[in-house]
Amino acid sequence: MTPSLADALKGRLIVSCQAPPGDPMRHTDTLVRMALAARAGGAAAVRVNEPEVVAATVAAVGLPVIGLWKDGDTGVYITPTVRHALALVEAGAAIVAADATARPRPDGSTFAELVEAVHEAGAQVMADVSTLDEGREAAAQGADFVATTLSGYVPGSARQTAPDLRLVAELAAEIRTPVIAEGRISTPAQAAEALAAGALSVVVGTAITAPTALTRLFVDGLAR
Ligand SMILES: CC(=O)N[C@H](C=O)[C@@H](O)[C@H](O)[C@H](O)COP(=O)(O)O
Repeated sequence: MTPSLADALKGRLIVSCQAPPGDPMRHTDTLVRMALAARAGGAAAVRVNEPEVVAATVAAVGLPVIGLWKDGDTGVYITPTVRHALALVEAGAAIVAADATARPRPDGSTFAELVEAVHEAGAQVMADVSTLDEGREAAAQGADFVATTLSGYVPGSARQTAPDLRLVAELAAEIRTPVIAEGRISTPAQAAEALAAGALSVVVGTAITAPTALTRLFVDGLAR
């Protein structure tokens, strides 16, 4: 029997291979190489931004691809509409990651409609949430995975430096949908703590794939 995606991700690392606008690493072949390096290091899956990069990664890497499409940087910007979600499925994403916070979506659709459309197109949905309530709601609306991605990034939720392992533990205790720990996980020990808190798997981005941000940390450290 083919193992389910959840089985394939269980207890394992997902590497987010993204680069912000204007960053020298924001280059499709470069991002694909990051994903290949993640595979070589033992990652179970990669999380990738924009259909073009998703398609190139699917073609070259041979790992399940979690696709998102960031459009803008305020309000709902991670896969904001059904159109964005379906473009990611078309590009080959096995899982579509989408904002599932309690904020209005720019096309007036609901998160439940996005889930339905993605399921009909044959892929699964990772709900990026910022609170326990949003996680409960996303699970009720049919999300296949609930991730803590947006904790600390939504107006009203305080910016934090540490990963929100409390939210991981609360979600894991409350919902049957698998929980993915994501956001500010910077060390192997934190990744292991996230699993111990009840996460199915752990997403790490900046600490692995962001040389510009990592360089800045060291430069700032020297300037103190
Ligand atoms: C808030 C938001 O837009 N998060 C994005 C979601 O895809 C990415 O910018 C993050 O890098 C990703 O979540 C991984 O987190 P970290 O880089 O902290 O390991």
